[in-house]
Amino acid sequence: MKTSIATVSISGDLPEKLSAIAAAGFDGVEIFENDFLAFDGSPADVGRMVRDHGLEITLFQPFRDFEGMPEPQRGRTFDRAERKFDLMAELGTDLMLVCSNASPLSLGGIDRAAADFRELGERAERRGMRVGFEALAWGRHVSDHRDAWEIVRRADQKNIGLILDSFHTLARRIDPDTIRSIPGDRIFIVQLADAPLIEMDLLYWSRHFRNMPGEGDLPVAAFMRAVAATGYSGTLSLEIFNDQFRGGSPKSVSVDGHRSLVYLMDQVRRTEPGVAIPVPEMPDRIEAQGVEFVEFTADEEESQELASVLVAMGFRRAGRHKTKDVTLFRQGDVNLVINTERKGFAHSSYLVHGSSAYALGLKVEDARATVARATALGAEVFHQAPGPGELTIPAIRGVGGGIIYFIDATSDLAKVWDIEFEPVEDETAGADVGLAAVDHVAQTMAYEEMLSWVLFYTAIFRTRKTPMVDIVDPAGLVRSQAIGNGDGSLRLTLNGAENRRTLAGHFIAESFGSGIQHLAFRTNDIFAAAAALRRNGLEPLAISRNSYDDLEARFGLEPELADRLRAENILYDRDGTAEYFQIYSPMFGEGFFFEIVERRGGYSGYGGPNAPFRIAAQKRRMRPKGMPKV
Ligand SMILES: O=C(O)c1ccc(O)c(O)c1
Ligand SMILES: [Mg+2]
Repeated sequence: MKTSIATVSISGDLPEKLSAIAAAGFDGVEIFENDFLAFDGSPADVGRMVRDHGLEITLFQPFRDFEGMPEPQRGRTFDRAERKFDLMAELGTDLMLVCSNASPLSLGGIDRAAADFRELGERAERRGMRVGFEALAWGRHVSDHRDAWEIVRRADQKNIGLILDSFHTLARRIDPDTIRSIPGDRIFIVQLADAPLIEMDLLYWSRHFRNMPGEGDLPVAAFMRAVAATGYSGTLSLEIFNDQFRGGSPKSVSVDGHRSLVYLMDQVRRTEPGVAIPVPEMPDRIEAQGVEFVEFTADEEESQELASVLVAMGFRRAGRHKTKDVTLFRQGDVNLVINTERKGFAHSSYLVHGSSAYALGLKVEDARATVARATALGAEVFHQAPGPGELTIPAIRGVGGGIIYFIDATSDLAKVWDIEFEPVEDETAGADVGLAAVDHVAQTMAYEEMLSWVLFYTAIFRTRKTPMVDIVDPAGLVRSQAIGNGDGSLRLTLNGAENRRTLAGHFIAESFGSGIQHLAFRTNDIFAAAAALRRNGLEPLAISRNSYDDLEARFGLEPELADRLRAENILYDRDGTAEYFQIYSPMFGEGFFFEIVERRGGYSGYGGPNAPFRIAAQKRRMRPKGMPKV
């Protein structure tokens, strides 16, 4: 399998694009004609530059409005094609894409189109060129790969083949299994793209909203399985028209693209037995079984503040690290660690981001296998030399440069708390609040980063993503998407801020990058939790009285329940008969906070409709400079 990406998929000028594409590990590039036209150099220069990057030109495209033209336009299309063959010879590529005719002048008729391709094939053969025909989803007469294939078949020229593009097939909801009957050696190249499901004009959707396989909602894996079943073994080329990618970082978009292809081929290898897929062996997607711990880095003063909030939330000091300034707080199955070391990665994180939840420990079946899969998918392994008596906990880098550690039950890792920590008796502990486990971890990032992290998590872990929802902050929109496993033991929410005036945007700006902005704990009795918080002296975030009137009206709440919610500042959501209760802590530092939730009847959301009430309440408490101390 050779990998390739079209130059249109990323930002920058041609040299920048080529460097990023080569660095991400691709074998080749599709030269999109506009990128070539905008470049001030000869075709031979471009060809040389591509090869100097260790890349090959997999395709030159697009050649438009070719088949089915009446005269005199028909004659001119052949002259045009000959000119492009000259250019391709200089570039050093032999494959050109003809996309189906969108011109109102074109006449249609499958034999007419086949005759045009027969003549083009004869010309291409004389020039040592090959031509592939792609059905654009909005082609005037040809908009389905089955028709494009029939035209190619009838043209009966060995230099004329088919080009498949997952977007055009899947956007029209054409069953990808119809590809299985096409001979693989008649497919000249396969272009891949995904897209979010949005109802809109096909052309506009294609030119602005495509994204990497796995980042959208189209069944690209089923498409690719069908392609693999034909015996096709040529290049897989990403062709992603996306407004955000055009303005984004060429490096990270290229890295995501390469990851998406490796992940896609890994899925195909597992689901299409008998088809040889040359993709590196790696463990299957990892079943994450929940959050084992969250680690904070903080200075002395802020660690005291954080500890007092934790104590008021019912945590007790359970352990002190044997050799480091690290304290373990525990309640139910929740382990929180505060690290105030003056060296090592925790301290570097502190220096860059300030006090923050910089590391996440996930429970998995096999920690080493998890790192192996993540590495095969291009994640960065994290390693810090262990101190005396410390375990080496397998880890990778995650959102905002933070760490994701992996703890499994089959090795010593499960005993990390006993091995690395001395137990302590905590006299200052308040009443237990009944927090049983981490419910979800919310990571805040710039909106442009969201697709990358969705792909990262879903490619490594056996998780699914929910549709993206909009959260309205008075200062702008925050997009939110959740990632979770089958039994709800792992739930991550990704929040993408579009500007810095939103609460999420403020958090990113003030903590110098993306990261964990809030942690939610699960309780089985929200009212008991509220009462215990009160006894411990923790005042929850005060929610506006108007919100309760709205909740009451929206759900037709019993006045008694509404009064209890109001009295305890508990927010409420309902989905069918499933219910959700939420209490928020005050904010800490530059916008970090805790949440306590109760899920009843299998509620699987995150109280999205309540987010504006929460944000408004938090913004009221924000001091003009910085945040209130708790
Ligand atoms: O949007 C287009 O015109 C266009 C051009 C060439 C392609 O390969 C394609 O998939 C779309
Ligand atoms: Mg295409």
